[in-house]
Amino acid sequence: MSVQTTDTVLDRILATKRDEITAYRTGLDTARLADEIAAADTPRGFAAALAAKSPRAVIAEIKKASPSKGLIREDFDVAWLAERYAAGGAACLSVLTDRDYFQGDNDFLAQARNACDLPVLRKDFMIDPIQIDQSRALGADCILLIAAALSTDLMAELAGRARELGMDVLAEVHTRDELDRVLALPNDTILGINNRDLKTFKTTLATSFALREHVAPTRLLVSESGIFTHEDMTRLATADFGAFLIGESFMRQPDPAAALRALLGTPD
Ligand SMILES: O=C(O)c1ccccc1NCC(=O)[C@H](O)[C@H](O)COP(=O)(O)O
Repeated sequence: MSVQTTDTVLDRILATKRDEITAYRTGLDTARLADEIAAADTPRGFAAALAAKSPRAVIAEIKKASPSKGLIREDFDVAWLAERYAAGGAACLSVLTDRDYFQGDNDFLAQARNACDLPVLRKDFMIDPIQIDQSRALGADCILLIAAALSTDLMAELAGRARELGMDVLAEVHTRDELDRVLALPNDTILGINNRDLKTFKTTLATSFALREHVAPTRLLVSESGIFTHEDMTRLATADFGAFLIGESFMRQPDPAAALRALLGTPD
């Protein structure tokens, strides 16, 4: 009897990422990478920037396309988007660098960071310590760890390397089990609850509300994905979420600064 397995999109993304890492390691000049890390701009404090703008801290995402929505924004000038997000009052930026599934690019990170003073999250699928070094060399201030993609030990190793390099860590969970594993990481880990189920792509803010109950009220929490309106943000803020990671909602508006102000409820 044959055993049937159904690959999820996350499985496919991770398989592609493993191939990418193999290719990257094959051509890698480790001395050059070390030089690039040494020459990279000092990390901007991502967690500190969130804390400073909490309880309405927005991580504004630069996201051209996604596996669930296809092309989101055709007119895509990374530096202009970063500048508009900064003008609109974002606390931090998130930049998708994955090429195959999000039409991102590693170069987008420096383009965004050089256009403003905000700290920047490298939004990608981290599964190997070499990606953490690469992220710092690219100028990242924070890296993302997706609990659904990582064992607890590997998560701790990647988080440890990021902290050694001076970057902050955003660890993202979608289930109670993932939350318990992330809560075992050091307390300076930024905790994100992703409203998107990475297997089905469905988003519901109910995920944030349900998992929030299992985290100390004093801890800064980020609610991620599927946030579209001022009312969404207000409901989450009432449940003590202090930060919000938002992409599609802003990317679909002509001016991301105006979209961000409308979501924050701040006048022009
Ligand atoms: O956005 C997707 O379709 C997606 C699919 C598979 C893995 C990750 C995915 N998104 C990454 C994100 O976490 C979001 O870009 C981010 O939270 C912003 O979400 P949204 O505001 O809904 O664009």
